[in-house]
Amino acid sequence: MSDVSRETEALAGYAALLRKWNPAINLVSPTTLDEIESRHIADSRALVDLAADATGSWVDLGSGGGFPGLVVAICRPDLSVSLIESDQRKASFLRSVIREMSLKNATVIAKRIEAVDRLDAANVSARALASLPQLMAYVERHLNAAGRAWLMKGRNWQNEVAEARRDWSFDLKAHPSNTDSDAAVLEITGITHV
Ligand SMILES: C[S@@+](CC[C@H](N)C(=O)[O-])C[C@H]1O[C@@H](n2cnc3c(N)ncnc32)[C@H](O)[C@@H]1O
Repeated sequence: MSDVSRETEALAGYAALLRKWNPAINLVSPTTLDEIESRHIADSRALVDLAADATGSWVDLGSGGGFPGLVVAICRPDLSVSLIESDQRKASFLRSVIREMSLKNATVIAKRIEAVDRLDAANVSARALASLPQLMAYVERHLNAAGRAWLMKGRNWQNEVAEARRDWSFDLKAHPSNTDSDAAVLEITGITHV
């Protein structure tokens, strides 16, 4: 099987598991259930393309139902992906997807981000988790000094960047979203507390 068809099949299998479990666990908002492929997976897949040259370890903060962390794990079997999710039912869901899909490169850490020992990761991602000033503290805890953060942000991202700069110094590349003209992936490096 080619890499492309393996990936397509795996993403379809993941979407089916989300639809099966969503009524019980509320992994994505029920109003966006029809948009699993066109929004949740597409946004996460776009991040995979942006981060094409990423290597080594990847930590996804507040993974919920697995966006973007499980999509990264599916599309990049060469990366070692850790999913931090403190809600035990969501963490169980993530573990069962990993088991059912035999994802050898993914593990779940079912704890609060701030209670997990520093992971020293090469890459850290987050989507729909917290405002940027709060996220910077989470990211700084788990990203290594040369690492890159990939933060998926909605329409208020410019204001959040201005607010975060009051407490943090960092380099930023903003990648506008293809699916939502107000959204962007913020690629952040060189984080230090000012
Ligand atoms: C709004 S959901 C977003 C989930 C996913 N990233 C997405 O885009 O669909 C935020 C998730 O982060 C988790 N979370 C929030 N604060 C956390 C913390 N301090 N440590 C670990 N997980 C946290 C919540 O349990 C929830 O599942």
